[in-house]
Amino acid sequence: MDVKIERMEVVPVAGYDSPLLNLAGVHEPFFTRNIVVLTDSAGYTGVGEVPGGEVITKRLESLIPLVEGKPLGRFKQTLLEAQEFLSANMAAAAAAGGAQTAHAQIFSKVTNVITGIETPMLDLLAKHLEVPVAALLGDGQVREDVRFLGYLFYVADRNVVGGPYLHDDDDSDEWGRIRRDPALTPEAIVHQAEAAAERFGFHDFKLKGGVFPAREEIRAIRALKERFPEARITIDPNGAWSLAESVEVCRDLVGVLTYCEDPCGAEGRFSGRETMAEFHRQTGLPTATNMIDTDWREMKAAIRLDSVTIPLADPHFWTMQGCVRVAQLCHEMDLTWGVHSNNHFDISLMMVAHAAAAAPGFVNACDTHYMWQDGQHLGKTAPQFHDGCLTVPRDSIGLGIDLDRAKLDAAHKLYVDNGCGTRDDARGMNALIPGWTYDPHRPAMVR
Ligand SMILES: O=C([O-])C(=O)C[C@H](O)[C@@H](O)C(=O)[O-]
Ligand SMILES: [Mg+2]
Repeated sequence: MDVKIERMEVVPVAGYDSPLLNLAGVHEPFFTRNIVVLTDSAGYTGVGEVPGGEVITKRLESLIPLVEGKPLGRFKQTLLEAQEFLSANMAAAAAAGGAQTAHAQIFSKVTNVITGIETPMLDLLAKHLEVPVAALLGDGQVREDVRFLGYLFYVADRNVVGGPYLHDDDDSDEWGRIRRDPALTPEAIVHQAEAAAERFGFHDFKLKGGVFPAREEIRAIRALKERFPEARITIDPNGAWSLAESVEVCRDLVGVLTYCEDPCGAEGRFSGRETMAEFHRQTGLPTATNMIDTDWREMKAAIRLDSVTIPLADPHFWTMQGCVRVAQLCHEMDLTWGVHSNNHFDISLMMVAHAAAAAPGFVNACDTHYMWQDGQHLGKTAPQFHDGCLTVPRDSIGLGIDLDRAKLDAAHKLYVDNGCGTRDDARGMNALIPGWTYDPHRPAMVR
């Protein structure tokens, strides 16, 4: 294939968010992402999306000279060279004395910049071969319909938090009307689930915990199960609970919770993988994580200890090809695959859909924050959920995103005009609880 990558653009962008609560605090009015656009010598464009923040922007930019001019067909070689380049720079940064120099700041943080170039290269290749990206992953595409879950959050009152939160922007249905409003009770969480299910067709739900005391959050879980008895339901307090408390509140929840995500973390002499293994044994509940099983070394330890039933292999930190390798391993080793998410645009949504379309065997409904961002897509058309699923047709081509340059420019302008950068959920919390600081062992609203 005589096609070269001619141009690599890195575009930091922002979109609107609601004041969603979590262990780290409250989401700011804007979430940020980095978009990578590659243009090849045949005139095709490929796109990718990774988390936001200046460090990631700079690391992606550092790869431009390495990526531009490379033959598209040698994309695996290009990925290896990028990996080597980043590793060498990280080693140099560490030798230079940690985070003291600008160079060290750019290269000391481990982020999956590789996914940022891998995805648009896969998109380009898939376009040339006239196949979906899923067909290039793992052993190829194994399903067309990819199931997603409704990711429910407690929502703070934007008038108390303050800041330019979007509101009254969508009167088209109940989800549009409520998604910017406070939701602080089990009843409000159930109402969120009902409204999201009505718009997107979700059958499964996840509640972001780590906000109120564990018992209070379990009340919301029980209310959800009562309202949606067939739903697969999980809760994720991001490791905020102690092992003893996790076991106490979850011990009778087999049949209510389908699995539990990161209930507890490292404690005294015991690692998070050890406490999660104890939780799993004592409650009989399957465990999911995006915190203690995030690379192959952690995976080995988690498997030895039987800490994790469901590794949430987010392509943004496992790479597209890597997260499907995780899915293959799960399939062979009696684990089941799932995905973690952060706030994102439609490009990331399609990345997850294609990875899941190539994940063999049973897969858990994929996490997505997209319901909070629905309407802010960067492609020319909005992704359409049917019955809680996105469809990746076997005869589709590429990632399925026809980039809308005007929308990309507007999202970049939003980023620049609002001085956006790295996520900081602690900032708004001080309006809710003066003097608030992050504590990994205390729910955000418990001080
Ligand atoms: O599963 C998770 O841990 C997440 O979804 C992480 C996110 O950062 C979530 O906590 C959030 O958006 O606040
Ligand atoms: Mg999680």
